[in-house]
Amino acid sequence: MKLRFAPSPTGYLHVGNARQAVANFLFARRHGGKFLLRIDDTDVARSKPEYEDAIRKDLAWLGLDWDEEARQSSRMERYAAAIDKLKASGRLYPCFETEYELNAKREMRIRAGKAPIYDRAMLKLTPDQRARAEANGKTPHWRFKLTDGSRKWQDLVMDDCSVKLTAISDPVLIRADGTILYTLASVVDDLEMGITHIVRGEDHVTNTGVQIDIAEALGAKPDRFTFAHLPLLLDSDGGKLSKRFDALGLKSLRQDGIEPMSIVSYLARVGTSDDPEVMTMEEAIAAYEISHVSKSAARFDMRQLLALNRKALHNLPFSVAKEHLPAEATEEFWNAVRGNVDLTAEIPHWWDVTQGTIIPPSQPEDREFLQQALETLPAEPWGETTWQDWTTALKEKSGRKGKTLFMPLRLALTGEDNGPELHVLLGLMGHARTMSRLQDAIGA
Ligand SMILES: Nc1ncnc2c1ncn2[C@@H]1O[C@H](COP(=O)(O)OP(=O)(O)OP(=O)(O)O)[C@@H](O)[C@H]1O
Repeated sequence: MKLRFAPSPTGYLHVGNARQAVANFLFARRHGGKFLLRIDDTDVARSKPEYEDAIRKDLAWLGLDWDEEARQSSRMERYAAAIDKLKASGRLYPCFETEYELNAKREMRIRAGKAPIYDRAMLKLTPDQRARAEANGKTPHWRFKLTDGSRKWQDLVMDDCSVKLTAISDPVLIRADGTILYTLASVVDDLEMGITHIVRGEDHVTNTGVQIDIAEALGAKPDRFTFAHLPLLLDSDGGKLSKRFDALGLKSLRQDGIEPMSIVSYLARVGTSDDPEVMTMEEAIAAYEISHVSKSAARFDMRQLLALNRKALHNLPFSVAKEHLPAEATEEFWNAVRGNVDLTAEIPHWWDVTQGTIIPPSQPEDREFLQQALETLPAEPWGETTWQDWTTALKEKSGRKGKTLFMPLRLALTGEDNGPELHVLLGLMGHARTMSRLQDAIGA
């Protein structure tokens, strides 16, 4: 078994693309198969090395390691051999229409109430006419002659699929400038690289009908590939994601402080019948069932991802969390805050709370209470019972209890109305900082 993730390096990966990468990777690993990364860079004008590097970086960050890597731009001689074969069997035919002529034909068909598909006029070209066109300096583009029928397959997600080839224009496989199209390159690669399962977005369903037809014309058996088309992932408003707008890009999620396993766990489960939960990679592989993927489009839900990320951070051991922490941070600090951050980007705030400075909110109505807090603050040395001793004394002095006792303290000491346990924070803050926080709050 061998699967591939085949992005075009025309932008940064977004969560939609990543969903496919995750599905291919987990499915391959679950069944002991190989996972190939193929850079589909036939679109020379839009492909850029910086995007290619970013794709590798994003996949490596997610932990989706690949066994092999290939790039379409370095396989031109393989495509040339396939082109020769298709020309020899008469399945690839030259077309001399200009873009302008094709548009005019399309409009005429629409006006006549016909489907705007290519009329195959160039199939009727005589050798003489062809020679004349070439003598006039015209270079053809080449179309693949589709078979007259439907292509059917049993999809692992969409179940019974059928593409009516008679309702589609014969696809152009070679442009007039000689560049070849992804439609051909992808089939040649999938065949020659021994791909067994093609898992990709629903946007490729029609393509699949065409590609099965091309694969057969190149000598493949009809059931050579098993397909799975996963519905597209939409943004929270139901809009399309695009590589070009950096919408929900992996790069920005990484910069925001989302843990890679939160994303993998989320993408393994979004749009499936299984509930999202934080998993290790081993757990995600063992639990992956492609048949649980739903047929309808899924929406990306940031709140769900953040909830998973919160759990992932909560479980992150200090040794791994270290890379997100200030150099001087201790395990005690991490243990105190890890249950209270959705994003690693929030960690510096808690570092400032325990080791740096904060701006306390003004609490004029609690000034007297905070003064009492300052007066009852136990002197050093501090120990296990300091928090208990302090709040018991403060309770007696102020007559307050519960929220009215704890909330003004929390606000004065941390600047936030929720967060890690105060008794833990107190130990990390120390006597001098606690005292000056209370003084600042009283003066604020
Ligand atoms: N919103 C999406 N949800 C799920 N899968 C997607 C989404 N958009 C693209 N894909 C899938 O991502 C994989 C990589 O495709 P590709 O690199 O062509 O991405 P793309 O975003 O469609 O690119 P482009 O914007 O350049 O057309 C394909 O399997 C494609 O079907």
